[in-house]
Amino acid sequence: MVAKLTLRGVDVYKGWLDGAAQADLVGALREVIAQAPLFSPDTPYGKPMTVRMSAAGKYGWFSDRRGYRYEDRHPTGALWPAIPEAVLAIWRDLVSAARLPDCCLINFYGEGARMGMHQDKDEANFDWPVLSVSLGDDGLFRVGNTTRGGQSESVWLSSGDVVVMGGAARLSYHGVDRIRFGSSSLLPRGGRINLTCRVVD
Ligand SMILES: O=C(O)CCC(=O)C(=O)O
Ligand SMILES: [Fe+2]
Repeated sequence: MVAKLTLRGVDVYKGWLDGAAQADLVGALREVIAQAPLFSPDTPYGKPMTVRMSAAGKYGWFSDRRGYRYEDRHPTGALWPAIPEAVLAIWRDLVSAARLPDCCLINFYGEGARMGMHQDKDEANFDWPVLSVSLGDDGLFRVGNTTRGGQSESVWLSSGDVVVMGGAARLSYHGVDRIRFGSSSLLPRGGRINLTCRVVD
């Protein structure tokens, strides 16, 4: 059953994808990862991120000593695979059928991985929301403010939950403090996948 809650302006659709839809999505993502393997980007400060990443679509998000940016090719030089239809369907239902995302970032959180508080602000136009899908182990998602610091609220995101950050919350700081490794049986070796879809151009 889907239950919608709003956390500091961020919409959270708990249970948006049922078990069969989650399994389908994992199957489609396996094909993407086979063509565009996960890698660990370096932060601009030189430390590798604990989250492993890949992407699908026109652009992939990338980071190294030169900074954060979108790239039109995987580090191997290959074009990014197309965004799976099952991902686009979620975007059409919750964001827009008229404008599809340019990038579907794939984040993989293994045991101990986390993502520090940040804004998604490498896109040209912040009028389009950011949509993200959680699969596998639970992740503790934290939402703050449009400036760094201050109060924040957290919610555990479970497999099948979808988050939409739009309107005033489009530029809110957010992050993932920890995952409950092994809490889901969707991925045979555990871990959490998060898909983040964005309009880039
Ligand atoms: O893993 C998540 O739920 C959030 C990911 C995220 O904020 C990002 O990739 O920018
Ligand atoms: Fe983000």
